[in-house]
Formats: sequence, C-alpha cells, structure tokens
Amino acid sequence: MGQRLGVNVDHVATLRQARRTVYPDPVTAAAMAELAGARQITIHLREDRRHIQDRDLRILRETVQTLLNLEMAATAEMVKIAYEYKPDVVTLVPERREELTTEGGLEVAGQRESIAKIIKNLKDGEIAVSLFIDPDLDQVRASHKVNADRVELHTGRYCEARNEKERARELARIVDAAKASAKLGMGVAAGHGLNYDNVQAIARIQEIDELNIGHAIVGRAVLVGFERAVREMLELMRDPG
Ligand SMILES: CC(=O)[C@@H](O)[C@H](O)COP(=O)(O)O
Ligand SMILES: NCC(=O)COP(=O)(O)O
Repeated sequence: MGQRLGVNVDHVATLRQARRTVYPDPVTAAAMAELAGARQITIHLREDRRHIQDRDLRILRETVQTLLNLEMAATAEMVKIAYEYKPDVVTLVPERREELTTEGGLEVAGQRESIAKIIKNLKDGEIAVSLFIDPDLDQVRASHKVNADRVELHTGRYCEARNEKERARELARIVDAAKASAKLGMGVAAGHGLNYDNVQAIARIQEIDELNIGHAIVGRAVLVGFERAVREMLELMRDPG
C-alpha cells in the first residue's frame, strides 16, 4: 500500500478567510484530494481560527471517506472539541497566536505529566493520538513514555536547510528519529514544509508510513488544479528515486 499521504487543507481555508467568503471550500478540496488518492485529510483548528473553522471540522467529519486527522493544541478547549467531533486521529501540536506557522515540535519531554493526561483523555474517547515532535531522540522516548500511538516528525529544519551539509544533517536526524520511533512500536509520520523538490528523500525512509503535506500542494493546486497537484505529489512519494 505504501506511504499514506495526508493532505492538509488549511490553506484552502486561508484563501477563503482572506475575503471571508464561502469559497474555496476546504470540504470540497478534501473530497478532491481523496479522489486523487489521498488517504487522510489533515486540518489544524487553531485557537485563533485564522483558517480552518469549526464548521469545516463538523462537515469534514461527515464527508471524509479516509482518515480525518485533527491537529490541535494540547488544551482543555480543544480536547472538548475533539470529543464532540471524534476525528480518527488527533495530532497535538505547539501553537502560539503570533506565529506565522508552526515553528517547532511539541515539548513532550519537559511536560510529560500534562501531555500524558491529555493523551489518556483522548484515547478514552477512542481517538488515536499522534505527537508533532522535533526529530529528537529525547522527544521520541518521551512520546513513547506518555503512550502516544504515533509521532509526526517535524521536517521544517530539513526543508529550510541553507546548504547541502545542513540538509544532510537534518535528514540524518529524521532517519534516526524514525528508526527509534518504529523500534518503540509507534507509527511514524512526517510533515511541515515538504514540497515537490524535497519530499523524495523523506519518502525513501522506510520507517515513515505517512506524510502530511499542505502548503505546497495548495500552492500548486492554485496553478494546475487540486487533483493534479495531489496526484503529482503521490507520484513522487511512490517513486522516491
Ligand atoms: C503542524 C504543522 O506543521 C502544520 O500541519 C500546521 O498546520 C502548520 O500550521 P499552518 O497550517 O497554520 O501553517
Ligand atoms: N503536519 C504537517 C502538515 O499537516 C502540513 O504542513 P505544510 O505542508 O502545510 O507545511
């Protein structure tokens, strides 16, 4: 079956929110992504609701045919929302209102007790839990200790590397973290900043079973259409060279 592509439709909603219109609809985009071969839809319901709205989550829960992955902050407000809509997976991500986009991974090692409580609460509601973490072995070990089902390795530093040496170093960190996570029995995803030029090196990592990609797919979709943008990303993942 190969790696699962999770298409993040946040930035379809960004375009809609730019004028507070009803189009383009991330719900429509999600259906097109699934028709093109995506096997998960990812959305980030932020505290500031800058893009994805509660309405999007409500409707996507009814319409997504594959898996619905809700990215959210580790807060009581968001746990309540997760209980209301029951996504298939919750991915806990760090969040700061003033950030342009997600900056780093969740600090699990330094707040194990509080994260463990939220994970237990979500799993008691039959919701699988993934932790969005930096590719750092301490964070991997802490994620396992707090009983996470999965981790998603933050690929931002790999994607933003300024030269080959830096890129190789960051890639090696991701490989090591993927191997360690799989060895501990956790599912392994990766995401943030992946695009048509940098995805294949990540897709080649056997221990990674899922990639979550949004901004680059939406950016290409604006020019070539959503289904084609998704299919082109899937082709790169399926033949990573
Ligand atoms: C956690 C992550 O890297 C993204 O999935 C997240 O959604 C980024 O936030 P924005 O989509 O708001 O840029
Ligand atoms: N968790 C990563 C994600 O869902 C999409 O991130 P990006 O591709 O929009 O950077």
